[in-house]
Amino acid sequence: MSKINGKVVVITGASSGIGEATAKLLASRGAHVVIGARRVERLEALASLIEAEGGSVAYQQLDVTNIDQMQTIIHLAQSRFGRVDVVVNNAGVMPLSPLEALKVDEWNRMIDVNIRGVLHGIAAGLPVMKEQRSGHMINVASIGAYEVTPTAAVYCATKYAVRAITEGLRQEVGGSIRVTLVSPGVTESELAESISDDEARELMKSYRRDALPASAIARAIAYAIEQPEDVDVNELVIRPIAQLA
Ligand SMILES: NC(=O)c1ccc[n+]([C@@H]2O[C@H](COP(=O)([O-])OP(=O)(O)OC[C@H]3O[C@@H](n4cnc5c(N)ncnc54)[C@H](O)[C@@H]3O)[C@@H](O)[C@H]2O)c1
Repeated sequence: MSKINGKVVVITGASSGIGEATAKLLASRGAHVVIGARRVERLEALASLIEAEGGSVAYQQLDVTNIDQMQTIIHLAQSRFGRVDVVVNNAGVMPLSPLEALKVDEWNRMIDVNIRGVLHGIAAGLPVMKEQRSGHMINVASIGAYEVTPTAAVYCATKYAVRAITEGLRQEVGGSIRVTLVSPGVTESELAESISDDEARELMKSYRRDALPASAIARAIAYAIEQPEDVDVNELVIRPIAQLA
């Protein structure tokens, strides 16, 4: 039986893309998935689909920039399923643009969702994991956490930050709590649809020719969760061969 079976997994940004694919995959392997995102009608539809396939799911509207809402979804996982084994801090935004054209509200949104959102997931989930003396914090960064690409300076800065936060967390709690950084290359999702800048849109179109399916990132997340207790998967970088430098 899969080691994922019976685990209680909270997933942020689960209404589309990588989060949705992860929720479906983990539920199909017996996890209790607790899904959060802002678009509640999408969550409802995903929860119905998972239940129709015999999966176990709870959902709640969630804006990761709001620490209270993050705490509420952690409490939902505890009250419905008794514990929190894994938190997948996945929600992210990517309004790409050259720095001089990037708007103040766009960089603020990236900092709020991509950095503060992950910090809120840690702040809400870590005390529960510490009390349980076990848990697994999985933060979704990007290959942009390792290299900066044109029009993506602030997006990459937020992902470098997620990488630093994840590494710091591992130094502080690793050993009792597992900590994994998952860094996808360009992946098929709705993320690119938020790009209004022409230059960034053209660049993204060229990258997307080699895009990974969201299910590939979901499998990487499942791989990290299902490792035996004595195997830590610290960092996973997932990119198609065509995206290798
Ligand atoms: N698609 C890619 O090419 C790619 C590559 C590397 C990393 N990533 C990262 O993967 C993660 C998932 O992105 P995706 O590709 O599935 O894109 P996506 O747009 O399909 O999914 C992002 C999800 O986050 C949600 N979200 C945004 N702001 C939120 C908020 N304030 N509160 C709660 N949820 C919020 C969105 O509604 C959506 O469900 C992101 O962190 C992204 O940066 C994506």
